Amino acid sequence: MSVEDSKKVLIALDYDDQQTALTFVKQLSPETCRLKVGKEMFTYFGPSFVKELIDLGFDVFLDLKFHDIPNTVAKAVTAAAKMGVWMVNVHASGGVEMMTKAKQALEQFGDDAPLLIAVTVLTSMDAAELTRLGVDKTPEEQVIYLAKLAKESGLDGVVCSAQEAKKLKAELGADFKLVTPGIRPAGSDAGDQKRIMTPKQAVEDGSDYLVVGRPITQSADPVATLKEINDSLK
Ligand SMILES: O=C(O)c1cc(=O)[nH]c(=O)n1[C@@H]1O[C@H](COP(=O)(O)O)[C@@H](O)[C@H]1O
Repeated sequence: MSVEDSKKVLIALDYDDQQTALTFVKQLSPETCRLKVGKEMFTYFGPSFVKELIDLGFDVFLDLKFHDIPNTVAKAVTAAAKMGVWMVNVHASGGVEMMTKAKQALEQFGDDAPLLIAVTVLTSMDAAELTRLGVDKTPEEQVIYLAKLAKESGLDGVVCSAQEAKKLKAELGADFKLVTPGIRPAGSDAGDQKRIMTPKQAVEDGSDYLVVGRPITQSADPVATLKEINDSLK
């Protein structure tokens, strides 16, 4: 039986200034959201920034999308687990052996192991971009194909767009977590995201976690925007 998690919003902290990020974070409550640290902030501010967020009581999704040989990725997710993060991700296209080794590396952490999630097809990509890469499938077909490999490899779920959520839940089961960026409240700017959906529709279609960045962080009132999104999910 899957237990539904009421804290669905993962805020993407994509700032180039640590103080601005921390001032924003200190207005938030760990009861109403989780935080995502990605390549920009991790490259600027490193593990000490992640630890500071954890010390403030937040669950942190370390979004570094590891994509390397199995041994290197296994060691990298081990380092993430030692940092105390709640979720970490790898690229599914790194392969079954890489994903399997990464999952095995986390076994030593028992119940404290972070959730291990595989990125399928980036939400900034559409059918034309996949074709340019030589992939002869629609985004939905490719997401489902990679998600099945991730499940076979023992991972806890995938990053996908909410547009694929309904089909993935039906094919892979309720317990396989769906983490969906490309979330855009009605009327907000899509930016570089191509496969987008509103927060409410995403959850209705089966998203377990919504990654939301600019619609919150660049809002005139980020805390109010987060509240609006959370209220829309009740
Ligand atoms: O793994 C991710 O979080 C991710 C995967 C993906 O397919 N698309 C995607 O946008 N992301 C991340 O989700 C966040 C989305 O931010 P916004 O577009 O500002 O809401 C960014 O930090 C991206 O790095």
